[in-house]
Order: sequence, then C-alpha cells, then structure tokens
Amino acid sequence: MMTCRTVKVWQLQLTSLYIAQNLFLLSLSSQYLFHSDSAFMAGRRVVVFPSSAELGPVLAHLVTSRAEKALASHGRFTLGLSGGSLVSMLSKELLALPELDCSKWVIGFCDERLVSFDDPESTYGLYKNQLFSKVNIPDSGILTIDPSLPVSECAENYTRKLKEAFPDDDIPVFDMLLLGMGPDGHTCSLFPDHPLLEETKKIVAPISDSPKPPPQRVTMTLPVVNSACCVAFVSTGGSKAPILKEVLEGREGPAFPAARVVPTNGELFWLVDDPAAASLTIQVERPGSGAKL
Ligand SMILES: O=C(O)[C@H](O)[C@@H](O)[C@H](O)[C@H](O)COP(=O)(O)O
Repeated sequence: MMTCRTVKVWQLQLTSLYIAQNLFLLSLSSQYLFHSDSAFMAGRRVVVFPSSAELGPVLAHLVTSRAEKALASHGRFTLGLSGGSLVSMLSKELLALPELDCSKWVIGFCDERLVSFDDPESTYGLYKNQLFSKVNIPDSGILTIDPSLPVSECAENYTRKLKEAFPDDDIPVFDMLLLGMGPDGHTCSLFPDHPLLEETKKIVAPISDSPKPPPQRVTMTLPVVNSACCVAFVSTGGSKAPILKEVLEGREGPAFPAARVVPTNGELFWLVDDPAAASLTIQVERPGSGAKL
C-alpha cells in the first residue's frame, strides 16, 4: 500500500528513481489540486463546521480512519498530540466512539510544557486524566518527556525517545499530528519571529523563553511536523478569526508559524468552526452532518 512513509523512504534511499518519484509526486499533487475546489493551496483542505459540536465527531473519525490506514500499512499508528482545547475535545469525541482500540497506538507530543505531570499545566497530565486512563493505550506506547530534567537535557532525552520509536527514519514520520494554533499564529511551541522556526537539524528543541507561559517547553521542530503523513489543525472560536485569515490567505511579512506547516508528502487539514472562519474569503468545504473526511 502506498503511504507517505514509503514515499519518504524512496526519497532517502532510491536516488536512482528520482525522475520516477517526481512523476509520482506530480500526479499525486494533481490529484490534490483537483480533489476539491476549496483548495487555496494544493493539498490543503479547509473544512468549516457550524460549531465544535459538529467538528468534534468528524475529527474523531479522521483520527480513527488514519489509524486504520496506518495499522493496515505498518501495524501501528503513531499520533502526535497538542494541548489547549484539543485535549478535552479529542478525549470526549474518542471516548464517544462505540469501538475504540488503541492497543497499537504510539502517542507523542508535538510540544510539552516543562512542568511535573501532576501540574494542571502538563499536557500529558491532562490527557492522562481525560483520555489515556480510559482507553487501552499501553503505557509503553506513550512517549512522554522527563520533566525532572533541565530543559535542554529534556529536549535531548525526548529526541532519543523519538529516535528509538522511529528507528528507520532519519526524521520521525508520524502517521498523524494534531495541532492547535494560538491567537498569535504559534503552533507547537514555535512562536512568531523565534529562531526555532529556522531549526533544521534538531527534531526536538528546547525553548526557555516561550512568550506564552510556562516559559520552559520542548517542541517538535518544523522538519518533523512537515514530515508527517497527515496533519490536522483544530481551531475554533472568534478570537482566531483575524489570525486564521492571515495564516490561510497570506500576509505581508514573514509567514506565521502555523502557515509554515505544509507537509512535504502528507495531508493537511484545517478543521475550524464558523466563528474562526468568519473573515475567510477563500472557498472552504462545509460538510453536511455525518460527514467523513
Ligand atoms: O502549550 C500550549 O500553550 C498549547 O498547547 C497551545 O500551543 C495551544 O495548542 C494553542 O494555543 C491553541 O490552543 P486552543 O486551541 O485552546 O486555542
């Protein structure tokens, strides 16, 4: 079965097939171009729902459908999670599914705050309470940071964990990443105008001057984010409307961090609600109830 993971391996190992590969990618991008007239950017799907209530079930289905695809292809599903409002929405919607088998899921964190797991600011702690403790994800499948370490060592330690979890990849290729976007256009812990946006060597980086508290965090870098097979942003609420317009429709000046998420060989979804989409002028998809992406 053709997946973005196999395309990645080709890129790394089969340089002699360079021309064939490019022809393949060209045909793939043509499919995406004509997949939906909603596309402002080839391959990107901006999907608007009346509210979180309609968005949530579609998100849950998107996750489980990509999990099924990954399990059929390589026997496990690697999922990167973000914090914010995603924690409660994802937990609620996954738990509402009639059958959810997470026994072969491997969970990573797109970013994490350097606080102890019982601190209310800990993204892992929130997911543990709201999701992990209620489903059959094995503890060994949850790749957590070690918050007892100083921030640089913590990032190095998390880098090692990801490399061990993805031994065949130079850059870990997650099956799916779920991202949020702050009102300043940040995603993961990649903030506007921050030097970490230019990081190309590290797969995980420390940050000790996060403008959003807490200041110490570790974050996946853009090379990892853009290597994923599928990236889905979830962004809701009217406070996101001005930034969403600039991220999706462009702006003068440097692109916001969220706008720099463009998976090289993967899918890109923006799942938003009407208040967040209020200022958009691009064409978007508005699926009916019960839709599946
Ligand atoms: O660690 C963090 O500070 C959060 O994870 C943060 O990056 C969040 O993902 C965005 O701010 C979007 O959050 P909302 O979806 O709640 O607006």
